[in-house]
Amino acid sequence: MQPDETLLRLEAVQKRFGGLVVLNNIDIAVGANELIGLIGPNGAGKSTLFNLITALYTPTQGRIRFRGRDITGTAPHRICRLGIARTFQLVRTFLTMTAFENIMVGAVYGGGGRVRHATAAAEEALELVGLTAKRDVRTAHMTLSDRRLLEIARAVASSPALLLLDEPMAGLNPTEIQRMVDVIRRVRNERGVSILWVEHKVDAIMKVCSRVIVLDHGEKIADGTPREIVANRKVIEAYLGEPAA
Ligand SMILES: Nc1ncnc2c1ncn2[C@@H]1O[C@H](COP(=O)(O)OP(=O)(O)OP(=O)(O)O)[C@@H](O)[C@H]1O
Repeated sequence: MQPDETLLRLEAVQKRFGGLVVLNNIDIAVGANELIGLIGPNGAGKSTLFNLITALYTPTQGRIRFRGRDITGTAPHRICRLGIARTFQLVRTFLTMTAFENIMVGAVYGGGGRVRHATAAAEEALELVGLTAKRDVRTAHMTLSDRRLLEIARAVASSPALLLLDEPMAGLNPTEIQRMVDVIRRVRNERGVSILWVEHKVDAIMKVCSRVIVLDHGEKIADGTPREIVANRKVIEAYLGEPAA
C-alpha cells in the first residue's frame, strides 16, 4: 500500500495502565474503502485500540496518523470532525429521543452545525440502514437490533471516512445478523467508508471482510486475508489455547 492511500496508520502504539501493558507495539495501516475485521480472544485489547483511535485514551508510546496527520492526543470531539466515527459494544442511544432525533445528533455534529445539511444527511442515513419506517419511534421502544442499526446510522450521518464498529452483532439472532451484514456492506460500498470492525462472531468476519487483523494479549499476531488467517498457527493457538498440532 502506498503511503498516500493510507487513511489510518498506527505506528508502534503501546497502551499501559499502570504496570499492565494492554497493547504493545501495534502497527496497523487502514487503506481507503477497506473493510477490515479485528478479532481476538476476550481481553486481547480490541476495545482499547478503538479507545486509542478515538482519543478516549492516549497511547503511552507510538503515534496515530489519520490522512497523514498526526492525531495522537487530539481531543475526542476533534477526532469526529476529522472523519472518524464509532459505535459501541453497549448501545448508546438517547432513549427518550426518536430514531430521527438520535441520528440528527450525529449529523449536526459531523456537519459542523448546519441544520439543513444535517437533516438531509440524517434522512439518507436512516434510509441506508433501512429504518425510514421507524423514523419517529422513540429509541426506548426499538429492538436491540434496530438500536444497533441506529447507532450505525448516527455514525454514518456524521460523514466519516473511517467507521469503527464495536461488536455490532452481539445479541442479534441469525436473521438480524444477516441484516447487519447487508448494512455494513452498503455503508462501505455506497458511502465509500473504510470500516474497522471488532467482532466475536468470527464466521461473519471471515465471510464479509477481505482483510482480518488478529490481536492476542495486546500483540498483533496476524494481518491477512481470511484464508491466511484461518491457516495461521498463532491464531489457531490463540483461539484454542494450546499449540496447534
Ligand atoms: N481503563 C482500564 N484500566 C485498566 N485496565 C484496563 C482498562 N481498560 C481495559 N483494561 C484491560 O485491558 C485488557 C484489554 O481489554 P479490552 O477491553 O481492550 O479487550 P477486548 O479485546 O476488547 O476484550 P472483549 O473482547 O472482552 O471486549 C484487559 O485485560 C482489560 O482488563
